[in-house]
Amino acid sequence: MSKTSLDKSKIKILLLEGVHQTAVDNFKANGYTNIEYHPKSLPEADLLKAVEDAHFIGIRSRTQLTEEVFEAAKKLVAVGCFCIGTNQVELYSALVRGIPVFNAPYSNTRSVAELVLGEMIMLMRGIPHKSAACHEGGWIKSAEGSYELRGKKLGIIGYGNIGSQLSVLAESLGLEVLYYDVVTKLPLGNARQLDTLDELLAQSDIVSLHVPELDSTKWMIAADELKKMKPGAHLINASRGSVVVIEDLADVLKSGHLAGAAIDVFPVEPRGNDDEFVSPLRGLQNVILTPHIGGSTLEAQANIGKEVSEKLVRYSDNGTTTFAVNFPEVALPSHPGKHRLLHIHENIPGVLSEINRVLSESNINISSQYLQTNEKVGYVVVDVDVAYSQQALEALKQVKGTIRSRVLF
Ligand SMILES: NC(=O)C1=CN([C@@H]2O[C@H](COP(=O)(O)OP(=O)(O)OC[C@H]3O[C@@H](n4cnc5c(N)ncnc54)[C@H](O)[C@@H]3O)[C@@H](O)[C@H]2O)C=CC1
Ligand SMILES: O=C(O)CCC(=O)C(=O)O
Repeated sequence: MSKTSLDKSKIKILLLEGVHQTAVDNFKANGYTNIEYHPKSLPEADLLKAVEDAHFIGIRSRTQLTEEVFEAAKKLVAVGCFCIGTNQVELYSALVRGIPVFNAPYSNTRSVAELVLGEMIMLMRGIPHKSAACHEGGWIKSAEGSYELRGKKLGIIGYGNIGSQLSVLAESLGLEVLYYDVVTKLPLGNARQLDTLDELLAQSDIVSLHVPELDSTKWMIAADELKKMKPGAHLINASRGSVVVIEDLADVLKSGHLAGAAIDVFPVEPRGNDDEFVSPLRGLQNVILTPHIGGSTLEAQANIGKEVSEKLVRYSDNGTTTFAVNFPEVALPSHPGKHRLLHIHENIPGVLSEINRVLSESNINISSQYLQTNEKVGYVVVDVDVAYSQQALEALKQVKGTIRSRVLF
């Protein structure tokens, strides 16, 4: 088992929002036993307290890691988002403090695509209100407003990992797939990319959203866009709650312009299972409401737990930052017989030469060196003889522009 300079049992890992047990098991198997585990997100004041002595934080989509949280988390080394979206993290605040943020870009994509597929069938058959009626003792045995998926047009907005998987699954059910993406994407099967969002809205029987939360996707589906959808069409949103103006959606559902919707994500979501869910969509019988569970299958959660904890352990043990979403990516080999210095600095001219100058002036022989930068931060990794690592660390800390540095044994 590799060693870190700080005794592993002293490295505090704060896991929130019921991150899967595979993560806990993996941390422990790698010697990280100091784990504070919470089944849901913490209220802001408790979060600020809990992060004070945390070295690693693991969250899902609910916990907001803001500038204030990073400011309070003085010992923080890295963040793991046990999900795809990283919009809940102020990535820039993390970057300028030299904190890489990792996520799991693939592990729950199939789960989301499958949920959407099921919802399409349910919506096209009017199941939400028929099921609700049966529960009340009613009996709506009618084909009115019920349709097969076969031959209908599915419009996918955002043809990334989830959108493109949904495309393949939908074609196998006989749907014609159209998609709109800001990037030109290779169509899978017979899917067709359209040039504009308006074309997609005007042509689709079902519109499904699969874009990330960005400034450009915030409220991208509002009253105007909803009115451009075909009368009697359905909307599915399992992306982010900020993509659809929910009050406008409620209006077009109440007016009957849209026949139904399935919504998994909301502008405001409860903090945990005990809190009340408040939404203008509550009570609308033609709407499937789900509590942000697109990616919540046991398979996906187990895989995510493993994937993200592995990324955090690798960074802690060996300095590798591959697949970090905000940070220069460096894939590092192991460093047997050497100590490894990690130096994160502002990306200003002259830092690398300064690092080499201070090391050479201290007569420290460099056995390997790695460098990667992004627009704001540089990441240098230097392997040195064991006897010199403390001296080298002290020398590196003096380099102008240093954000943080640490040594791995
Ligand atoms: N409901 C849930 O539980 C889950 C929700 N998600 C959400 O789904 C989102 C999408 O996931 P992936 O497919 O893995 O992401 P991805 O990054 O693979 O794909 C996103 C696609 O959207 C496109 N895009 C970006 N801005 C756009 C715009 N303005 N108009 C049209 N297309 C645009 C991108 O070019 C890209 O092709 C995630 O960012 C996350 O927010 C992800 C997993 C689970
Ligand atoms: O499972 C979660 O908490 C969030 C899933 C999600 O939205 C994501 O992966 O981006």
